[in-house]
Amino acid sequence: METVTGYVDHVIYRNKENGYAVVALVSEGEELVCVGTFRAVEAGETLKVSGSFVEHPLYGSQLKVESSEVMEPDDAVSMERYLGSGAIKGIGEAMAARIVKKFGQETFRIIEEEPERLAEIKGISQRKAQEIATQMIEKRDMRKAFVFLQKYGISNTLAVKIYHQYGMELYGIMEENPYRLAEDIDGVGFKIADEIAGRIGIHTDSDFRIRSGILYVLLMASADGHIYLPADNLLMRTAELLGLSPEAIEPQFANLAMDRKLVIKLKEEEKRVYASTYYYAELSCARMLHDLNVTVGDEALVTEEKKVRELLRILEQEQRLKLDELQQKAVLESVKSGLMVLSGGPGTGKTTTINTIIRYFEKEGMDILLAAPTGRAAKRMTEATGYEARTIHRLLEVNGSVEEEKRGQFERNEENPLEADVIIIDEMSMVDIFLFKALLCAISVGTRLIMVGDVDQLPSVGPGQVLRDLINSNRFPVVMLKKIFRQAGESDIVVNAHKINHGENIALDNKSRDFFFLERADVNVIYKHMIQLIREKLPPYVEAVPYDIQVLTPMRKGNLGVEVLNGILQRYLNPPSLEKKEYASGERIFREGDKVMQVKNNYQLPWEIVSKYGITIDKGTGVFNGDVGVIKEINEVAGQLTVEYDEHRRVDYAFAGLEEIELAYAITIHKSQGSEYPAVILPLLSGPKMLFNRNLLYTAVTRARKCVTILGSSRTVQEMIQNERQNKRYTSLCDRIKEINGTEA
Ligand SMILES: Nc1ncnc2c1ncn2[C@@H]1O[C@H](COP(=O)(O)OP(=O)(O)OP(=O)(O)O)[C@@H](O)[C@H]1O
Repeated sequence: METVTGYVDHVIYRNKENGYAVVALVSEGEELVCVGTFRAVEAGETLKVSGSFVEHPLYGSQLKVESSEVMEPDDAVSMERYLGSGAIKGIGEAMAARIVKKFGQETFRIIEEEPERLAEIKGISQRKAQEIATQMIEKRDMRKAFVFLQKYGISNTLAVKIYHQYGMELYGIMEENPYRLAEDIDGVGFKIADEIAGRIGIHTDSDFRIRSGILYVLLMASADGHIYLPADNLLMRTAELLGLSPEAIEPQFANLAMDRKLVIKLKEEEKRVYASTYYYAELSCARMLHDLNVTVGDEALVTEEKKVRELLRILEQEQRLKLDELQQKAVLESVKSGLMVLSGGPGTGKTTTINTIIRYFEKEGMDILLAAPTGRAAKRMTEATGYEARTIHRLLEVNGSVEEEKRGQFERNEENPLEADVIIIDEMSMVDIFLFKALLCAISVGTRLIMVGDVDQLPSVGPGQVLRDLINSNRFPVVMLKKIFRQAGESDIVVNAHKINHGENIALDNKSRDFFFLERADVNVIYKHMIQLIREKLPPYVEAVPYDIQVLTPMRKGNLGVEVLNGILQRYLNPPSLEKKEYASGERIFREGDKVMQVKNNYQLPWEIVSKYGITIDKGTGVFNGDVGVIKEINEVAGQLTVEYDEHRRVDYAFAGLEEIELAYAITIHKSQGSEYPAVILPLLSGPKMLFNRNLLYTAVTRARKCVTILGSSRTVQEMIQNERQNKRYTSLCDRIKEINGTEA
């Protein structure tokens, strides 16, 4: 083991994430390359390193560092070098020389203790002297903090965040209540904080640990869609997490409520516990809904209704169709009310009604905005209405510079509301409570909000069940379309979807022209049929290409889960060949020609449309969760692959950013929400009851426009239809609405 002390001439390479760096160290006039993990090392610093010398085949002798320590420069030369290295803003080499010439060995002490004396040097004002002192002290403090945090195995990246968040208070916080990290610092959850606390030696029954555990359990519950948890349930889960008795935990409910971290509400016999933000999200939605729910006055209503009916007749003539009673009611309500919910299953005429509503308001010269929760749903809305529809995030002008998960980052809000007379939102079942709140914040009273969706689709991925709660509250105008306009002979998909929804078994006798079933128990046989269907049978039948045929499956894992299916389908539908480049990213292989899906919203990702002559025709930013495209090119040299999405939008992904895409030959039913495909293949053998329910089957079947093929067990299909068990969501928007609106509307 060798120990060398020297100054850092420059940092050759640094990985910010794990602290690995290659550093050029100068010791006794000789340059030495040091390789290893360093704490925030910077040029100009004096470093003491220990390690062993190794021979690198290309770069020669290097010191492989095992431990390193930043030293306070203690002689005039190293002080001058440190000050002049650029580490302290506002001091260059010449200035550093002047300072050290004046104060010699005392330089650092004077800067920290009597900084005003720096102003004795020409070119340094009092203000600048103070700034230099602040920087010096900050750097020293930060170094100390890093050494301290290192003791608890905290990574560099996290150490920087902790230091910036708490400054010098970090010592107290770390030693007393490291659980605060979980609340204050992005990327630290209960688990990490608990690990740190364990190392520090905090007792497992500490109040801080219990409180943090309670909040963590509520956060985990929100990932399953819950807004609150019944107190008993929360107690049980927290006790299990912490390995403590429920009696030890319960007293902390009241303490957290006092700190305004929790809200506790009694509903009949049930005690409900909310994380405050969730409670207030529901409450403010209820308030804003109340304010938006204005109705045209009684007298105006009579003339208004006459006028609407007249205009409706003209519109019906223009569109050559007659709206049924409920559809007409929907148009009337949308004119009369500030708020309206339009719901109904597939083929019940929702789109036709929206189109009439749009034409109505258009004739009145009103400004209309359309939006949906996902890119694909917005695209479908655009196609169905002939009007531009955007994602809700785009509508609200999401601030691209901020992480999507962070709330409250929309440019459109109370202060800067959307400028429109009418806003129509489709696929409302996918909107969670936070997105809904953001949307309502951006709508001013007087603007009509029309919310359209099928309440029987799977609920939103995020917490809440907004559409269901809105309808159940019974306080707003709701029109539920019932009649199926697409006829049985025309579409068994629609008929079967409605049967599934009503819990009626469906005929799996293959007498249909668009709903097929193959009874198979062997997964290998199912794979074989799947490939045949995609490659040969379905494309001519539904007039599409194999790329448009979508395999949907309930699960990610297992023989019929997304991961295995994608591997198999890739092998057969896009096999390896010399002409196609490929890239292995972890366990996954991406190949030119592969069908892939973007799996998170990324508003900054640039796209480009290029003509066949290579000229850029259009460009912009933003690729959305659920967007599906094809890998056009893999470029090893540039370290990136190019995906082409709809409308020939090309997007480059650095190999390091590939966690944003997945193969998409098969996708989960959850991911397919809001999308439609010409043909859907549904492998269903068996699976957990929680997942294999009516709702899921209904959502899958309603994704298909022309053809559904189920491969697997008819028993499973019928069991799913009978399995009403939807994962119950603990939500209470409905109660908040009722509290604010009083007696029934
Ligand atoms: N009042 C009506 N009279 C006759 N046909 C109608 C009427 N309303 C809708 N239709 C027809 O019924 C079919 C389904 O209607 P539409 O697409 O509006 O339903 P939807 O609820 O939006 O269905 P999906 O959710 O499946 O898209 C369409 O072909 C449409 O032209």
